[in-house]
Amino acid sequence: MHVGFVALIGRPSTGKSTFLNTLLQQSVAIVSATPQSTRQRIRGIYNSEHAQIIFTDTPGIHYSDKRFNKHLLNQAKLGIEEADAILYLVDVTRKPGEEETFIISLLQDLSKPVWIALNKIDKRKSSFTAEYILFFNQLFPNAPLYKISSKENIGLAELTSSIIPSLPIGPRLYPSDMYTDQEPSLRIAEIIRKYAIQSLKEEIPHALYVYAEDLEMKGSRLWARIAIVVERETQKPIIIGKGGSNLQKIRIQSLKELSTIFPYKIELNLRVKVDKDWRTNEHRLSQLLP
Ligand SMILES: Nc1nc2c(ncn2[C@@H]2O[C@H](COP(=O)(O)OP(=O)(O)OP(=O)(O)O)[C@@H](O)[C@H]2O)c(=O)[nH]1
Repeated sequence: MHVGFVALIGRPSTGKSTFLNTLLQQSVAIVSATPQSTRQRIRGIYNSEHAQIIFTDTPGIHYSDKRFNKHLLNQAKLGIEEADAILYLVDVTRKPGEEETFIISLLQDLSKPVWIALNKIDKRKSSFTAEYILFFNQLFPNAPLYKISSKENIGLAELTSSIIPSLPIGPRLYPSDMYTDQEPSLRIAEIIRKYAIQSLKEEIPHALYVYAEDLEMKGSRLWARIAIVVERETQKPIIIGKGGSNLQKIRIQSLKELSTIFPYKIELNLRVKVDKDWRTNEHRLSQLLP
């Protein structure tokens, strides 16, 4: 059977996480209207009778001098390095930009097959599909080009079937009923981060990180103490909300989703903490995005 690693790459918000969640029919990666919601490389596993594809959802590639962005870019580069093939997602509702040229420069000298998927074709208004076809025919003529909608599940099966034969032959690396290799602590933290991001506006989503301070199985319940960390003291009350209302909303939404994933009850204790200016702290960034 064909088994291999495929890195999902593209600009922020091109729909990489949506692609993965739709294909696997599971919520493995954060989908958000806020760009750069994916931080670590998250693996989603596609299983069929004759194939296993381990997709790595990488952070959106956005070239910038900011330290935080450099770490995100590094995560994307690691995803490319460890992959057997690359799936490069493009958002047809945004014009081809400098970032596409930058991504192509990362891919051009690779001796790995690259697929290009023009995503969001369900959006007929303000679509640059024709421009992209011209753009890639000129700059990347050898890469197969597919038109897909990750949201509406259009073209995903055809695209996946065309990637499979390019992957190495070997035994499955994961059991066939496994669709992600994320540890429960990361899974829980990522779900809470998703609802925290959804409840906020503008800059703060980027100022958050979430981690499990303590997870303990007591009888048939998992007790989880989770920290939502912000950069500044002034951001704390925004997350907490009036009388704790925002935090409670995050808690209820997270528990609802967690109950569809984990076979046991989860007791969730959320705390909001400050880690001053963590996005410019090299040591902290290396810990969070190793
Ligand atoms: N109309 C439409 N919207 C889509 C499609 N795919 C994704 N989106 C939307 O695009 C936005 C970004 O999607 P994500 O899946 O979070 O994008 P991402 O590439 O993982 O983003 P980063 O984490 O920033 O790298 C969300 O609002 C999605 O609902 C699609 O096929 N059609």
